[in-house]
Amino acid sequence: MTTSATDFHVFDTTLRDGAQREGVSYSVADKLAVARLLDEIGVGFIEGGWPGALPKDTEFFSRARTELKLQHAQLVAFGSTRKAGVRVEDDPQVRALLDAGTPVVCLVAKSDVRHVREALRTTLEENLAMVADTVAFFVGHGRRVFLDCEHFFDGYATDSDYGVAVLQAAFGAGAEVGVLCDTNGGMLPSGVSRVVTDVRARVSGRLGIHCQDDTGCAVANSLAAVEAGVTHVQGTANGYGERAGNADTFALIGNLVTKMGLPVVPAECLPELQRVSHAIAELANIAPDDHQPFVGASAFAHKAGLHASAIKVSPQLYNHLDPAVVGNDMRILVTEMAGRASVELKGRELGVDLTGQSDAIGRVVDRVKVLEADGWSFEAADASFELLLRGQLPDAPAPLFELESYKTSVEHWGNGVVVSEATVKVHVDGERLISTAEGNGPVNALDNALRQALVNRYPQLADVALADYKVRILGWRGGTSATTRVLIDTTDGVGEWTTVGVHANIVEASWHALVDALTYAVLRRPAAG
Ligand SMILES: CC(=O)SCCNC(=O)CCNC(=O)[C@H](O)C(C)(C)COP(=O)(O)OP(=O)(O)OC[C@H]1O[C@@H](n2cnc3c(N)ncnc32)[C@H](O)[C@@H]1OP(=O)(O)O
Ligand SMILES: CC(=O)C(=O)O
Repeated sequence: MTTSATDFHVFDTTLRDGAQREGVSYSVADKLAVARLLDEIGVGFIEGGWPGALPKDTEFFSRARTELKLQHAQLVAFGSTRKAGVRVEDDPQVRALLDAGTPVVCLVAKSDVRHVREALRTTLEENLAMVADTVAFFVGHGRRVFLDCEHFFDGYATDSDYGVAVLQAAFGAGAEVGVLCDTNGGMLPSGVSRVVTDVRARVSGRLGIHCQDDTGCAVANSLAAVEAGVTHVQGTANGYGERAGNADTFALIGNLVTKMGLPVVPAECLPELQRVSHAIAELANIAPDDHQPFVGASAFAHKAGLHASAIKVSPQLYNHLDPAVVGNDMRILVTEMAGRASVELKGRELGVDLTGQSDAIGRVVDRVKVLEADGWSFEAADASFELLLRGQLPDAPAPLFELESYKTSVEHWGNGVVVSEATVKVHVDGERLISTAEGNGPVNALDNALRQALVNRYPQLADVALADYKVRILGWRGGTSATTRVLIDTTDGVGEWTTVGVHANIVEASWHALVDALTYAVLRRPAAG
C-alpha cells in the first residue's frame, strides 16, 4: 500500500470525545491552545466540539475563526443528525452546526436497530432519512461530511444489513467518510478486522474507525481496522475520553508511522509527539502518564541490569524504537536491580567519565543495593546518585562542610501561630560557623540556617531554592517505628535536581536530602556567578 499524509486521515477528537472524560473541563482558551498543539503534530482533522449543544463550544468555533491559524489540520464541528420528524432546515441543532462555519462537519448517527427503536424511538426508515437529509444538507452548504456510525459493531452483530444501509444512505447523500464506531468499546481486534473486511466488500466509500477503550484494546482495534482497509482513524490525546477513554492519538501515530510505514503525519511533526502530549496533559490538568507508550517519561527508561548490559552494546537491543523519533529520551535507572553496565551507562548520561574505574563501579553497584534495601531510592534522585558515584572516584568532591550539630524546633504559640527555628553549627576550612534561622517548617528553617552559614563561602547558594518536598513512610514496623524517605527538588533558576534522604527520623531524612541538594548546587556551578 502506498499512502501519504494526505490520503490517510488522522482525526483527533480530544476536544469533543476527549472532553467527555470524567474530570476534564476545558475553558475556551484551553480549547484553542489544545487545538494549536494538535496542529503541531500534523493531524489532518481536529474535532473542536459540539456547537449548539455546549455554549463553550459555540464560543470556541466563533473565536477559532479569528484566533486559530492551523497549518496542517482542518477544523471539524460535531453534531447529530436531524431530530426524528423534524425538517432538517428547521432543526436548531443542525442550524448551530452550520453556523459554526467549519469546512468539515462530523455527524453522529444511529446504526444499530436497537438504538433506533429504543433510544431514538423512531422507525428504521426515518433514521435512514435523517442520515440522508442531514448529510445532503451540509454537502449542499459546501461542507465535507464525515458520519460517525454509533454502535456500528454491536449493531452489525444484530442486523448487519441495517449498518450497511446507514453507510449507503450517507455515501449516497455525499458523505466522504463512514466511521465505524465501537461506541461501547467492547470489541477485540479479530472482531474489528472481520467486520471491516466484510463491510468493505459490501460498501464502496471511505471507511473510518473510532474506538473506545473499554477492553483496553482501542489502539489495537484501530490498527486492526487499518490493516483491514480503513483510511480514517480517530483518536484523542493521551487516550482521554468517555469512560475508559479512546484510542490514544500519540500511540496511533507512533504505530502507524513507525510500525506500519504509513506516513500519516508530516515527518517533521513526529518528534513533537512527547512535548505535545505533556502540554495537553497540563491543559487538561491531568498528570502525564509516565508509562504511556511512545511518549511517557518511562517509555524508554531501563531499570534491569541485564537490559543495561545489552543496551551498552547497542540501544536497539532493548528499545522498540529510537526514542528521539517521537521526541522522547532513553534513560537508565540505577536501583537495586542495577548491574555494572547500568552504572556505566548512567555515568555516561550524567557526563561522569568512568574510564578505567572498574573497582569504583563495582563499589557503587554494591552501595546502591545496600542503600536501596534500607529504603533509599535513587531512580528519582539523579543528583544524589551522581554524588554517590563521584564520591567513589579518585577526584571525589570534598564535602561542603563538617557538621558539628544541628537542632530544630517547632513552636505553637497561644494565638495559633506556628514557628520553626533551626540552628546549625558547621566547620568550613577550619572556621566554626553558627547560624540560626526561622522557617515555615523545620526543614525550611534548617535550609535557611544552613544556607545562611555557607553562603559567604559558597555564594552560588544565594540563588538556590527548594522547589518541592515529598515524604513517603516506608514499612511501618509497629508502633511509631518506620523509615521515612524524603525527596527534595531544588532549583537554582537554571536547572532543577532531585535528592533523597532516608532515616527513621523525618528531620534527619530531610537533612540528608538537603545536604545533597546544596552539595549538588555547588558541584553544578563550582565558581560563583
Ligand atoms: C457516542 C457519543 O459520545 S456521541 C456525543 C455525545 N455527546 C454529548 O451528549 C454531549 C453534548 N450533549 C448535550 O449537550 C445534550 O445531550 C444535547 C444538547 C445534545 C441534547 O440535549 P436534550 O435536548 O436535553 O436531549 P437529551 O440529551 O436528553 O437526549 C438526546 C436527544 O437526542 C436524540 N438523539 C440521540 N442521538 C441522535 C441522533 N444520532 N440523531 C438525532 N437525534 C438523536 C435522542 O433521541 C434524544 O431525543 P429526545 O430529546 O427527543 O428524547
Ligand atoms: C461517536 C462516538 O464518540 C462514539 O460512537 O463513540
